[in-house]
Amino acid sequence: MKRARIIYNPTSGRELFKKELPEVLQRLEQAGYETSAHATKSAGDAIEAARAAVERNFDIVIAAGGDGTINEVINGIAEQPSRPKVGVIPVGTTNDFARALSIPRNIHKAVDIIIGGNTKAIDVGKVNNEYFMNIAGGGKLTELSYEVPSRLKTVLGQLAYYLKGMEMLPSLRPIKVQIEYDGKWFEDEIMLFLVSNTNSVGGFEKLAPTAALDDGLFDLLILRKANLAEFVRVASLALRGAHLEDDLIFYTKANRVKVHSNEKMQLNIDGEYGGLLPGEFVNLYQHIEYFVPQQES
Ligand SMILES: Nc1ncnc2c1ncn2[C@@H]1O[C@H](COP(=O)(O)OP(=O)(O)OP(=O)(O)O)[C@@H](O)[C@H]1O
Repeated sequence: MKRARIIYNPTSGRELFKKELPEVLQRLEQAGYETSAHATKSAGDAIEAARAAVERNFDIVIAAGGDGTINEVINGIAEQPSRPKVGVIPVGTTNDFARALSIPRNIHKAVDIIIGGNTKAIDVGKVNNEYFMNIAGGGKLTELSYEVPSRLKTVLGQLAYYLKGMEMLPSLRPIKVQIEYDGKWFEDEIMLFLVSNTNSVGGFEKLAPTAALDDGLFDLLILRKANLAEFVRVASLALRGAHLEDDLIFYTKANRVKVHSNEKMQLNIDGEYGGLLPGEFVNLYQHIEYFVPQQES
């Protein structure tokens, strides 16, 4: 019999998962998985739990939570030479990654996908010593995702970022960076850069419209130095996915990206604070296999 380990965040989203757990366990058992569950106790616990699940040779690991929980599970698994398949049950406030995989927010429909057994190998991003599934970046504006409280994100969605962004605009200033991407160079004053594996970030559904999850490449998106009016113009273009042609945008694909600056710049990794520059980003080609709906394969 195959073995499955569920790692769930009991505080995620509206805390609905716990109530469904007995039924989820029963359904996985019926589908042929001997299944056990671990409730995370604090930040970072899902990394340890995922690491332990790999050591204990579980065939699959199921992350139930929001993007934060999935990110931690991936950080526990990605560094291992032999990696279990990963199931995702999106019960968080932000579920950008599940959306990118077309996994529905309904708990039992997400379980159906795992039981269905269809998998797809997907790229994993690595920056310095951390892994990410969605996006990493730097610049004042990328701090938005942890400045916007998750309750506000749930209620207001895109608008929450917009309002917070407006509040931050006066404090935005360009930073001179040197970026090496696949042996080529970019040097300029920029407002922000994004290194993206998926196409949707914090309500901007079309930020990196051509990003593919399994091509071994990041989409590198840079916003050059901009004044307030230019900034507002590019932001409104970005909401429609029409920003790539703008002169203030630099957009390319790359497997490796190194970012350096003489000034201080914070990194943001999957929506959380990720230390300071320099950052060395590597795209790990089809590094983890996820359960996805049939049409996604
Ligand atoms: N028992 C716990 N108590 C408090 N925090 C926890 C616990 N377990 C995990 N966490 C932390 O909660 C963070 C957010 O979790 P997750 O992404 O699953 O939920 P969320 O509802 O989408 O939250 P948010 O949108 O605020 O990130 C995780 O990154 C993790 O570090």
